[in-house]
Amino acid sequence: MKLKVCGMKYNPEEVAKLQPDYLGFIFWEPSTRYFDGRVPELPKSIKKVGVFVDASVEEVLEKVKEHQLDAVQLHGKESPAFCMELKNNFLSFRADSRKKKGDETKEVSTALNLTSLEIIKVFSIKDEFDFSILKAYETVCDYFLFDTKGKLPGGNGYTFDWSILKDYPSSKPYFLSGGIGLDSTEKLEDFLASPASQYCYAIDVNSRFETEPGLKNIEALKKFKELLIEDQL
Ligand SMILES: O=C(O)c1ccccc1N[C@@H]1O[C@H](COP(=O)(O)O)[C@@H](O)[C@H]1O
Repeated sequence: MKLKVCGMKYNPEEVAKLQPDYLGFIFWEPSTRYFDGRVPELPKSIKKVGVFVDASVEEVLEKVKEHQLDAVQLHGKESPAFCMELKNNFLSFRADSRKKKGDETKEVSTALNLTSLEIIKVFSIKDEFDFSILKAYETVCDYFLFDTKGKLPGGNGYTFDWSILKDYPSSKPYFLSGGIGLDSTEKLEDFLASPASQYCYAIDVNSRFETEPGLKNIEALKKFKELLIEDQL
């Protein structure tokens, strides 16, 4: 099971030492975890994810280029057409960068490292969820992410009833998110042993592992990761 730690702001380097698979940076200004610094150099094994809420394709690609992001998490009402436009624009932007190889400008040489961009589309769940809306996104994104619907677009800190995923009609791998904390491990164990989790690809954690917004609790994360591995969650 993969692990994504989201909402990096104050201590991403320390979190990176725990070797999660994904580290998320929130590029939605109203968030208390809004990241306005420079994403640090990270080990290649850790994918850098930018989290966006209804940003434009241009804004997203600007951040992808600036921070060499490996993935984008679309946490708003982005349509399938938006996801497709983003993917196509990324591909042509990368092709342009390659054509310009040899050009010594910093901007171009930075862009040359970009190989692919994973698109993670978020869906927020309360008590019910109409799984038929996923169909239109099947071909235009790489992963789905299921979060809990709340006052904010994300980072609400509440879990939803994961058993709803027994009706998951797709085979696209998904991230399980929303309010997961150290106290969720028993529930997680049960969920991951159930058929509903067949396509669960990663566990995504955020606010329940913080001492303040954006400051991750390293000891708690370490414990959680150990439990994930030990229990082969
Ligand atoms: O955390 C935020 O502030 C945030 C703001 C806007 C969009 C997404 C945000 N966080 C994402 O929310 C989920 C669940 O977080 P939590 O475990 O409930 O705190 C996670 O994927 C974060 O990326």
